[in-house]
Amino acid sequence: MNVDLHAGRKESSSRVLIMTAVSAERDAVIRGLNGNDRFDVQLAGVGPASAAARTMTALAAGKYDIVLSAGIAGGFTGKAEVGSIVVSSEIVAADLGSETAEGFISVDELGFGSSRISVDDNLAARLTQALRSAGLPVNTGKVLTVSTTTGTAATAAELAARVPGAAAEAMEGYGVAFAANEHGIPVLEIRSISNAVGPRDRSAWRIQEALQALEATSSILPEVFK
Ligand SMILES: O=C(O)c1cccc(C(=O)CC[C@H]2O[C@@H](n3cnc4c(=O)[nH]cnc43)[C@H](O)[C@@H]2O)c1
Repeated sequence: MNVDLHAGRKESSSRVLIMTAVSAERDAVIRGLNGNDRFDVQLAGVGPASAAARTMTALAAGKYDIVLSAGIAGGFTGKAEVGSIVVSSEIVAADLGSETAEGFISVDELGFGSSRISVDDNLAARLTQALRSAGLPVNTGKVLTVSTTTGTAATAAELAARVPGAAAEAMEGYGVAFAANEHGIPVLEIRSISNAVGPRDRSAWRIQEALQALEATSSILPEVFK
C-alpha cells in the first residue's frame, strides 16, 4: 500500500506520531530526533492491547499524517542480527488465532478478520535506503506482534515456518497499526534488534546496543518523513 502523506494539503509538512513501549525506547528516539518538532513520541505500554488503546487516544486529536511503532525487538536468526535494524514490510499478529492438535489456525483462516496489516511500501523503501546510506545495518521484513515473547528454539522455528519472511518479533506493532488503520493513517514499524528470537536468556539481551541503533535510526527519520 502506498499513501500520499501530503494528500489534500499544500504547503505543510507531515506530522509523525511515534509509539514506543517503554521510556528507555522513547528517550532513545527523542535523542535521535534532536528536537525536531514535527515528531511526537508517546508511550504505548507493553503489548498490543495497551498499544492500540493509547494510539487510538493519541490519534483522536487528528493532527498526525503517519504513525510509527518503534523500539527494540527479537530478531530471527539469519534474518536480523543483534544490533541491526528491521523496517517492516508487513505487521503480523502472529499469535492471534486458535491452537489445534493439527497446528495453529490464524484469525484469517477462522474468518474473524485479518492478522496482517500492510505498511506503506514506498515509505518503507525510502527509510531502508536512507538508513543503508547512513551506513546502518538494516533489513526489511515482516515484524511479528506476540503477546508472549518466544522462549524456545521450537517456537522460534514454528513461527519462522508459519510466517515466511518474518524478520523480527515484538509486542506492540499490531496494536499501533490497528489503531492507525482505524483512523486511515499510514503506519510503519521500525525495530532495532536486542536479542535473538529463541530460548529466553535475558543476560544475552544487548539492550544498550539496540537503544543506540534506535537512536541512530531516529536521527534519519526527519529526512525521510518530510
Ligand atoms: O531493561 C531495560 O533497560 C530495558 C530497556 C529498554 C527496553 C526494555 C524492554 O524490555 C522492552 C520490551 C519490549 O521489547 C520488545 N522485545 C524485545 N525483544 C523481544 C522479543 O524477543 N520478543 C518479543 N518482544 C521483544 C517488546 O516489544 C517489548 O515490549 C528493557
